[in-house]
Amino acid sequence: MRTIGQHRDEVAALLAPVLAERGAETVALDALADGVGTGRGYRVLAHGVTAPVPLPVFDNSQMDGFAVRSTEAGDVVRVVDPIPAGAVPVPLEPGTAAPIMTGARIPDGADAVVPVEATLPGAFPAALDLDVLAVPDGTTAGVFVRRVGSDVARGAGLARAGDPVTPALLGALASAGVGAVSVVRPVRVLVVSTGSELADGGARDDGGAQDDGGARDDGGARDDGLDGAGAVIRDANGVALRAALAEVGAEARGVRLSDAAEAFLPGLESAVGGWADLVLTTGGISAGAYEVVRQVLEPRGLVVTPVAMQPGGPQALGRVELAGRRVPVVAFPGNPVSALVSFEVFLRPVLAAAVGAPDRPTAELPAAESAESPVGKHQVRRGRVADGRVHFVGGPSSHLLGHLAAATHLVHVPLGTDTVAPGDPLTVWSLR
Ligand SMILES: Nc1nc2c(c(=O)[nH]1)N[C@H]1C(S)=C(S)[C@@H](COP(=O)(O)OP(=O)(O)OC[C@H]3O[C@@H](n4cnc5c(N)ncnc54)[C@H](O)[C@@H]3O)O[C@H]1N2
Ligand code: MOO
Repeated sequence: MRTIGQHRDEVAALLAPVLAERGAETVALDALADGVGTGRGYRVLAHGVTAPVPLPVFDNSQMDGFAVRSTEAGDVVRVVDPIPAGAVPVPLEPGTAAPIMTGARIPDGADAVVPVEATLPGAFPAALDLDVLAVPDGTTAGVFVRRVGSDVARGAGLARAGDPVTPALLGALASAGVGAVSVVRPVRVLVVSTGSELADGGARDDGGAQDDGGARDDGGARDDGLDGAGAVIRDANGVALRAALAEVGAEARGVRLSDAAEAFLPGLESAVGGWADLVLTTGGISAGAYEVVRQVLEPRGLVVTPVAMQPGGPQALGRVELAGRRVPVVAFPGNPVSALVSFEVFLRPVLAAAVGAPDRPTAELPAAESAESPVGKHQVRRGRVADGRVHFVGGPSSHLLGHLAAATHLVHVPLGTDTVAPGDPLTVWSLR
């Protein structure tokens, strides 16, 4: 059986070509800042950007104070008209000082700023009434002046291709007057929830693709079995994985397909079309009689490759012949915790790296309590960290989605460990 590292490497290798070939699109800074269609704003530049202007664009004052000539340190000079921010000042004549506000352009002739605190009365607007200013001894050229280009020189690289679009970069681009940038197109992922037990997608036996409708909210008595009287369940994986994908800047669509094998391929191919870079399925890959993903996609290129991990043991991947092309498919098990843990372990690291998003913060902390783990598998438990120790949240079973929702960390119990004792060091990944 594969290790998690081997499977993660295979997932990375499977995705590498589509991640590399996504192409670029030009997006306005405002759209990137607002995050419309960009997940949490995680995008990377397709091309480097050089500064069309220097930053700062002109010499300006770092302080509210007086623009002076440093050669006149020790002199008493006449105070002239003030320079507010946004005004182009007249040159500063010898023997004068001009009140100047933070960010205002330094007048030609001036080369230093005396902070208003160094004057009497020590603050504006009262200091506007000064007729003369004693330029302090020791005022040197450049003091409290923010020099043109001292942040970024004209023509210097602001960012390189592949750099993540961060708030600071957007701010720097805006400062330089760059209104739009060329960014790598988000990866497009079709999330396929499979199973005839899924409401609005599988309860019917027609197997057709369904729009991702989500839960109904009529709140009243129902005849669809969703109150527990029947055998259908709601699709947790579709919405959870789409949200997880959005967190790493991927564009996701959801579709639900039943276990009816003859309808699965047409439904899948019509949803894939020319759109999907990656198909991510859940369910239908283990040992049952109606494993539709396995039955339909194995002959077309999917490879079932169990991994020594719990939850998330059943796994499959491959380049699959779909809609006239070979599309990367990653297949996760259907149990909701298995699906989300699989995402965290196998897919998130690859997609996060592709958009410059950070990995989950990792720490090694002592266990607060004991636990058991299958010795031949890497177990991923759910937990919370309190007082610097790891507390397990719920048991190891892969249907405990409410417990995962309540957890703040994934807790790793490595291969070869059958017992965790209080105090044993455990690696945790922070989910929030
Ligand atoms: N005889 C064996 N049975 C099972 C094995 C095994 O090795 N031998 N492995 C078990 C493990 S571990 C897992 S995990 C599951 C994986 O099964 P599948 O990937 O084929 O998934 P399904 O059977 O379709 O579903 C499993 C479970 O998850 C629920 N489910 C599926 N999709 C969704 C969804 N979109 N939202 C919410 N819940 C979903 C489904 O109803 C099942 O309860 O197999 C074990 N069996
Ligand atoms: O591997 Mo399954 O994902 O434990 O429940």
